[in-house]
Amino acid sequence: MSALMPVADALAAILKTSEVLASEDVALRQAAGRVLAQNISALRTQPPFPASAMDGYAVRADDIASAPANLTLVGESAAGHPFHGSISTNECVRIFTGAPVPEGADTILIQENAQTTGDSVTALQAEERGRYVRPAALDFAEGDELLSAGEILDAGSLSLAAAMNHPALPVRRRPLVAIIATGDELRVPGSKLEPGQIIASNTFGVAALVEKAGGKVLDLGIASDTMKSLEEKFKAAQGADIVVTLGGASVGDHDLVQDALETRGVTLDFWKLAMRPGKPVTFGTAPSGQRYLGLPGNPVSSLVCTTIFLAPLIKSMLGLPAQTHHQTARLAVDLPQNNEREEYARATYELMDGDWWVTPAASQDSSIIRLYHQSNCLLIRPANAPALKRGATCHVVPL
Ligand SMILES: Nc1nc2c(c(=O)[nH]1)N[C@H]1C(S)=C(S)[C@@H](COP(=O)(O)OP(=O)(O)OC[C@H]3O[C@@H](n4cnc5c(N)ncnc54)[C@H](O)[C@@H]3O)O[C@H]1N2
Ligand code: MOO
Repeated sequence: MSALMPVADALAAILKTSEVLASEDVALRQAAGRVLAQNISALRTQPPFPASAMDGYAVRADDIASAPANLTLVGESAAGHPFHGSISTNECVRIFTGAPVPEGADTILIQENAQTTGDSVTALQAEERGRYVRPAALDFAEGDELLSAGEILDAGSLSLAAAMNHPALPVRRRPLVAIIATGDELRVPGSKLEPGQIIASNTFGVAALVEKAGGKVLDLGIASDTMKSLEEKFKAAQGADIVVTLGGASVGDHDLVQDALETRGVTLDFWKLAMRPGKPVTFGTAPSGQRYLGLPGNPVSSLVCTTIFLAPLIKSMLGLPAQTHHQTARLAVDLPQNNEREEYARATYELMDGDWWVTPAASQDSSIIRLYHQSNCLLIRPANAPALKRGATCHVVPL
């Protein structure tokens, strides 16, 4: 029997095929969660003028230094309606938050500290020069490079891009991932099932993980176990960057995926991985560059393999770091020695007395989707790891 391939070697072979995708311009409202493809500079200065931070009066600090002081009201400056002109000694302008501070003024007297009768304003207290004036370019100046290629666009970056006067941004094209469930026994959720049939559930979890990693899903439904059906699905998947098949990855008599792909000129590497769950995985590249990833049909295996292999491939095609995020936790139970398969055990970790403690689920059968749902991490056990006692430190992948 040939040796099982280490998980790291399979991941390296998959990542070798990843090249960063081209960029496309998208409108800001469509850009949340996308990966910025270029550094972005401000097209304007913000604020573009010294602006008032409060409602009150634009004054000269010297004029109110020995308050109370009497000033003459000579006009008004509101946001969008500036005062055209400048103020002289012992003059002031009514001003509102966000409005330009008129020339000659250097300070805002808030209205709580003023008394007004007609055109006469009495300053009730002195103010430090510059009080409540936001200088021009307090936020940023035209030409400042404030967004960096590789950023995932979020609330802060999108508001900033808008303020910098960009209506759209160049972002990495999202890898298109076609998902094909395979198997005569499969029906869509909501079906009335005949004997021997089950629901094709894997597509939904895999699709959610693909989108979370930054990919775009093309759900091609269910292929039956015939060459004709598989070939039709592969044809429909032609525009995808990655084609994922679910099930039929093993060596059973009804596993036709390999034959169907060979007719498309894809040379598939069939791996038996040193991984639990996720022993049978296939991967290959067509002459067109299209990648094929065959994931095991067992529900938990398909989700774990998506997390460990497919999500990193998508991220690296977006120009993002491919590493799966790990963190450490302490074992809440004793564990026996592991065998030659690196294990990704469904587990629960929680913070207790300042430490994260992890407890594996009672069963690790890769068909039990209920226990995957109840877990919040995968506990990693390296191949041939020694037995561990409660309290030992180990690595988990948060889910
Ligand atoms: N003789 C051997 N048999 C098996 C081996 C082996 O090494 N030698 N490996 C086992 C392991 S490990 C796994 S994992 C499975 C994977 O097999 P396949 O990828 O070929 O998957 P299927 O046989 O098509 O399905 C397995 C199981 O999952 C159900 N399934 C399939 N697709 C879906 C779907 N989209 N949604 C929900 N459930 C699905 C299917 O009905 C089966 O029950 O092979 C072992 N056998
Ligand atoms: O590896 Mo299979 O994915 O153990 O059930």
